[in-house]
Amino acid sequence: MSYSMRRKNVVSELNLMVAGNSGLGKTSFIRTLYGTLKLRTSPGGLRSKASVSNFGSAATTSTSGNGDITPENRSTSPNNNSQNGIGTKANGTKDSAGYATGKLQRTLNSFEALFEIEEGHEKINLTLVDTPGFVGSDEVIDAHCDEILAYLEYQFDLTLAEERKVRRNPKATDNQIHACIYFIDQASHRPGLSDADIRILKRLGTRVNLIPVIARGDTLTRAQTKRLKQAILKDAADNQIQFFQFLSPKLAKRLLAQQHGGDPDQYHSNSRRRHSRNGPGDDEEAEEGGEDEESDDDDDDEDDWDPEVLEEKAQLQSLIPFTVIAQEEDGTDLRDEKGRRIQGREFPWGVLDCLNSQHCDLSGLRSALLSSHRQELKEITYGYFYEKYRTEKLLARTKSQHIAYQQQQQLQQQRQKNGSTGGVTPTGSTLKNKESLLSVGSAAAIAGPWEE
Ligand SMILES: Nc1nc2c(ncn2[C@@H]2O[C@H](COP(=O)(O)OP(=O)(O)OP(=O)(O)O)[C@@H](O)[C@H]2O)c(=O)[nH]1
Repeated sequence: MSYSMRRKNVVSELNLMVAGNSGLGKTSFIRTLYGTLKLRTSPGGLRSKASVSNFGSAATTSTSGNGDITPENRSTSPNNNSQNGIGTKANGTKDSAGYATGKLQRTLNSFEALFEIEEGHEKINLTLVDTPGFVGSDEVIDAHCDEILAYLEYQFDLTLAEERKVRRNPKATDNQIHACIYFIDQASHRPGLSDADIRILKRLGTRVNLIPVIARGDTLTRAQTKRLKQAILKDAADNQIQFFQFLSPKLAKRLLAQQHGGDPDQYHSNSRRRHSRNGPGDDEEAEEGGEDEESDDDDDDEDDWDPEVLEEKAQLQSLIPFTVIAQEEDGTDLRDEKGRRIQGREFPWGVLDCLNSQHCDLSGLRSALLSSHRQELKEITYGYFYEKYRTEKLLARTKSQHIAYQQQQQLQQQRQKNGSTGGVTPTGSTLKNKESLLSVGSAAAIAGPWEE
């Protein structure tokens, strides 16, 4: 059960991040999404988060001696003392609503826009993290990617700190980023992922669910879009980049084929394969074991799902990477031919509706993120990405303590050799840690000796 689910919090949290090259429409996407939200609070009454509201005082935030975050000193930003760090106010914007409606500017500092919304009768605290676009030399881009990774890991550290508390805060917020919507440039010289995209996606994909989108869908024809989508998926597969999967791609293909006249029972009998909700890569493992491999202890088998849910998942899977179109900059109220208000873009030849699924995939993506796959994104974030991070961190610490222990031993032997009486005795905890290194292998074994 996820951390967020264990907490008695009726309001669900969803934290999404946008990333990608500069000028592709990330901020415009946030603004378009904002226009579709049903806000629970007036813009003035929007909730705040540590990194935004306490930024001025956050420079004093301290960590414990071992570099961990102490629960009392939480901010959602790892770069508290940097005016350019993630979590700072961008472009002097005062608040989230202002960010989503004010003058569109280049994003120079990352910004967390916070909204209390209602979606399908559910209350959600939504955080949309806008990041500056990748631009510059490989070194600059890699450094920028480092910053984003540090931000993602910092959110995991916040959970780690909370979980170590004897008495946990039932109102602690879930700060983990549940998905990174990654913008791919459709105007690059060669269709598909650029070398920089590949480097960035490989790295970000170790810490967060990746949802790829093709920006500025209005500038592509149908045939161009199709070619581009195929090229992106091929580049991703060739480079072992795992995007979030709504359904195992093979099953999605089968389902869609079946919708077009195949055997209606086919996917039920063939779908006893593990779904990728256990984390990226698991689907591959399942495939290695045979396409129809069964997993008895997996509650989430695809064939347990309602056929309608399967169909929706197959549809979403077939849309990856999603094409998005953002509304026009000034947010002018546009109307379609029937006089209905729409969020769109106006051209000499007509009006384009961002939420019309004939025009782009934004509405499908929106409902997947905010509604149908919200919980799944959160579960994978906690159950896979956070667990992986926690294990890595504990292993690293165990290793460094083991090295320290060995050094102590050597020192002691050296002193004994030299006839010194002041030998160094390994502390109880060091011994304990050495034992734990030997028993590493399961999360429980790793966690044991370190729990405070
Ligand atoms: N035609 C078209 N233009 C778009 C679309 N989305 C955004 N734009 C335009 O692209 C320009 C850049 O948009 P931004 O939203 O600022 O892009 P960004 O990715 O946030 O850029 P950085 O802040 O530099 O990272 C603006 O002029 C937008 O109006 C789109 O879907 N179609």
